[in-house]
Amino acid sequence: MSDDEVDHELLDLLRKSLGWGPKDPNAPPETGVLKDAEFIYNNSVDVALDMRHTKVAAIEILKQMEEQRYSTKTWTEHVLHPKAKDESTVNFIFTMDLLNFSFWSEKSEGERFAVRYRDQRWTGYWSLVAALQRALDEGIPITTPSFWANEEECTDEVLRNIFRPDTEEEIPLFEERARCLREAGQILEEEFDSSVAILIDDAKHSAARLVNILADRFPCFKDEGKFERKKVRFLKRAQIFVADLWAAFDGEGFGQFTDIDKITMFADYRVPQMLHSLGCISYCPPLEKHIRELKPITSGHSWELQIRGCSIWAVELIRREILALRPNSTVNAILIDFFLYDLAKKKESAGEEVIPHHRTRSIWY
Ligand SMILES: Nc1nc2c(c(CN[C@H]3C=C[C@H](O)[C@@H]3O)cn2[C@@H]2O[C@H](COP(=O)(O)O)[C@@H](O)[C@H]2O)c(=O)[nH]1
Repeated sequence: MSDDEVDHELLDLLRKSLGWGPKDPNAPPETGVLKDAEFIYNNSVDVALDMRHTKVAAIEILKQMEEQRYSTKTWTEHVLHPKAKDESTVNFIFTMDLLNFSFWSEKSEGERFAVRYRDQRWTGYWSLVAALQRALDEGIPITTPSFWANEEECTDEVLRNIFRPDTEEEIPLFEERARCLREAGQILEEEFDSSVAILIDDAKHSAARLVNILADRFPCFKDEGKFERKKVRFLKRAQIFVADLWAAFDGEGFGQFTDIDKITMFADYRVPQMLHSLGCISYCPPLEKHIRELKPITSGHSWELQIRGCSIWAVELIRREILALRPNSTVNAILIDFFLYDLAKKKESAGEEVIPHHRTRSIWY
């Protein structure tokens, strides 16, 4: 072997061990969300995490998840979630997670926006799922991307009928929802042959790559902010889209991802409320007062970014605690998050007293 070859080989070895040199184009990328959440946590002064409560919460969550045999299968067991393991469910989930935001209302339970479907009144996230199922029952192709881009067929009037309320209050941010659908329909038509399945195929079974494609190609999924002069990414609806696919398809077919554990908690307004009532996160007195007085927090405000970032980090710490207790556990941030959302809804319907959720009106969550 000549001196020259020895140098190249040595150099390559050194590069690889130091993580230098050309990135393998096929290696799954990173979304950056968890790193940004840690940065926010390390620089938050108005939101704090409590390690003792986080440990206790991890033990309790693990116990309840094991008792309930909580798994991806729980997703399909929800009465309104689609059951078919085919492209119709892919399209349903994409439509749902395009619009999965901002259902909260200041009106009473009886007056807030609600959808009547199968003789029940559905509110919050479930009002969206019910409206989509009702539209499909009525023969409206609301989960078909080419329909959204068709101005003659998908008019505001048709959309208002799809989201027609069982109360006086219309669905929050109706115009923004119509815009999200039409914009996504346009982009899918131009770049993915109007097919969500093609969009998913482009990610080559990488959850992180699919999240990044959504954030890069669809402005309405580009959920980020600026904290301490640094761009921070939350990508909540892009991430919950991947998580819903993974859960609905039980980790196979359209839901098969090699790096699913890179998906973080979804920084919405419901799970932070649950983390607070578990004592995992706490707010400085001015922020707590602001939240308890139901005052709005502007999208992008430092308080909002701290609540979202610290919540993502709190679930990461709960995940690490659970893994320390059960090294072989398949529990990840998605299942912990889904569990906490469902727990929040159980406590809400049981009328349990919890701190109000923060009031930020936006299309991001
Ligand atoms: N972090 C997180 N946020 C979630 C969900 C879900 C529903 N996921 C279903 C799928 C699997 C699970 O088992 C759930 O059954 C909705 N949301 C968000 O909450 C808000 C709606 O709240 P409310 O108005 O009270 O319904 C809104 O921002 C919505 O985007 C979740 O799982 N995690």
